[in-house]
Amino acid sequence: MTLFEIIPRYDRNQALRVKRFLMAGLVYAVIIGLLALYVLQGFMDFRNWLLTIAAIFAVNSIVFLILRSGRNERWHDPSLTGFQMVAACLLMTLTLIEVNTGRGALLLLYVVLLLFGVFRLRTRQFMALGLFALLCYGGVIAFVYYRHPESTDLPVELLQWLAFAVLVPCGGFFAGYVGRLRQQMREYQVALQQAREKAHDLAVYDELTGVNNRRNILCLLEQERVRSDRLGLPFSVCMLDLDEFGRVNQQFGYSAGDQVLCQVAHGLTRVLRAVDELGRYSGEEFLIIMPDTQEVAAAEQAERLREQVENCRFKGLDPSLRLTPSIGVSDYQPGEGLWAVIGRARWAADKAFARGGNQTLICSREPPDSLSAP
Ligand SMILES: Nc1nc2c(ncn2[C@@H]2O[C@H](COP(=O)(O)OP(=O)(O)OP(=O)(O)O)[C@@H](O)[C@H]2O)c(=O)[nH]1
Repeated sequence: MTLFEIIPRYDRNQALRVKRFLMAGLVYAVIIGLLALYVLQGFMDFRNWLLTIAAIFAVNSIVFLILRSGRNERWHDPSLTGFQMVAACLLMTLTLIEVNTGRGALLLLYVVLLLFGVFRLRTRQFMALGLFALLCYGGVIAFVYYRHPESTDLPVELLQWLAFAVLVPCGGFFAGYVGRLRQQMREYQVALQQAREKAHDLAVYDELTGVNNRRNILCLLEQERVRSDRLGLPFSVCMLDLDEFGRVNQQFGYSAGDQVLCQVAHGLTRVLRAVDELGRYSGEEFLIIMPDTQEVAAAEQAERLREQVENCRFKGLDPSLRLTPSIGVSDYQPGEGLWAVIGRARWAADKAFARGGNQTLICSREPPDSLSAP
């Protein structure tokens, strides 16, 4: 990001602040054009017009340099709203002092300034700015009356001041209303973000165990399959089925069964490598993806998983409670479908259970005839 890039590209907040600053710059340009008409009409001195432009340019250059240097981010008001508004108010006051005729029309410039305030300031800040503007305009009247009492229509000036004074509390009311809307929008945004995150978690994670749900583990498996086909890297899957899990529910209750599933899932996560993925495939079946791993290495890793479940002591539950898993391992054969590799792993897990459970079996590359999509 260079200083000469007008709007920063990589920081949305700073970009927004600079855009607002540029919008204010546009309003200044219109005001300078308007004052040029005053000069043409002889209501303002040409030299004073140039001085006004120089002052506007100087103040805004400082604001721009602060915004682009990023110093503003360390300040309490990073948008520099207060500073810009007070500066604008002072610039308008100086301009009004230098205008000989038609000052009343230029009073609208304060109104434009306050309009900006309606969207940016809280009621109290807005009222403070309004009072400051009133004080400035009061100062203008006092100054021009002191300098040219004969050409100053004091009652008219005071009436204009009064009309302006009525506007300030009205603006304060609107500023408060807009402020509340802004606050509401911020709250809605936070709630929406939280709801999005919750929806994402529900779509991706299993609510009970917190590991990937069936849909997501299948999605990750598909990604791994595509990666493997492209790069020619192997990967394996393990199907881990808890032996006779139904008995846990029957003996200790469904809620204890839930806790067991959670603790098993957390135990498995501790043993797995960071690159492996664990998902709850169905009630008491877990599917594990092991990237860059052939089936022999996968079976060794599956044994560690088996030992982890076998040695698991379930916190807060009956100390006699033990569980064992039957694990089927299979590696992906290039070009085959997902269900083929899952089917082989599942077949091996069933076979392991049929042989007494608590063991790991690899399914040979020749799929048994009975395999079908799970
Ligand atoms: N507590 C609890 N139990 C579940 C949940 N999902 C499935 N189960 C139970 O898991 C058991 C699965 O039964 P089966 O598929 O016959 O498996 P099993 O009893 O472990 O028998 P094998 O797998 O053949 O050893 C059933 O009793 C289900 O009620 C769950 O979310 N919480």
